Amino acid sequence: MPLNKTIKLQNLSFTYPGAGNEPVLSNINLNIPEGKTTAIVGMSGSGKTTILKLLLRFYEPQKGEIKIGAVQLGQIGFRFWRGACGIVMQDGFIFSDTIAKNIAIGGEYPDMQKLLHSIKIANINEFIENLPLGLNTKIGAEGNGISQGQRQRILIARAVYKDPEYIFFDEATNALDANNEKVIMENLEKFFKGRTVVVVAHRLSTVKNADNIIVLNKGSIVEQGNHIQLTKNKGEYFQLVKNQLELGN
Ligand SMILES: Nc1ncnc2c1ncn2[C@@H]1O[C@H](COP(=O)(O)OP(=O)(O)OP(=O)(O)O)[C@@H](O)[C@H]1O
Repeated sequence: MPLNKTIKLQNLSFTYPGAGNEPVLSNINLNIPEGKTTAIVGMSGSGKTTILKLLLRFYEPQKGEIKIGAVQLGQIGFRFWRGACGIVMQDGFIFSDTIAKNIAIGGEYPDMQKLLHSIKIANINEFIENLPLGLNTKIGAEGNGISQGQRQRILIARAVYKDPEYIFFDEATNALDANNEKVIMENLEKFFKGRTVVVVAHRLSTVKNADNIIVLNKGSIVEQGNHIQLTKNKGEYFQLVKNQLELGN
């Protein structure tokens, strides 16, 4: 891994493969500084998830570059890169296995201390403790049904357990009630410290503490800054969040 961990997107444009597709991202220039939290906001379809998918190398950009420090992302081994990333995407997968194995992916014997820490940060400890089999409860295709919010919290616990350098969250808490979300965001704030984090979210409470907020509109960056600056600007960010501001979120 390069010493300098800042992610740089330079003149990045992207069109999904297939005839007739319009560019989804046009000429994106963006710095995602090492050790900071960067939030991406914008209307539905503006390209937020696509940026994450490019950072995670689901796709290769047709134009422009993604660099980690001075190194092209494409030159870092795929498995090595993914190994350094904690990911919660909207279609994150739950395996047909125990809760413990769903959180501590890969290892034969989960580290109990780390496991308990992860479920606490993801605020799912109470739910798990109330199950007769606790962490050994089977979930997934052949196991117990879980709600969308429980699923999201298990995916968050998985990312925390991994203890990664990079974190990519795409609407990781959108299925949670406001109280649960507040607790998790407060816990995550500590966990995010010193890591390089990108969060995509519509909820103001999720983005307002980010060091930098990127506003996307139809595949272009139209504004960036922190919550206070952007609220003062009364530009696109303000338009996006003003209903939530009035509600006092
Ligand atoms: N696999 C795909 N093939 C073709 N077009 C796609 C594909 N995935 C997304 N798109 C298009 O790319 C554009 C950006 O999608 P993206 O998911 O990045 O938006 P978003 O800002 O994350 O939206 P949302 O807030 O609704 O999740 C949309 O117009 C979408 O229809």
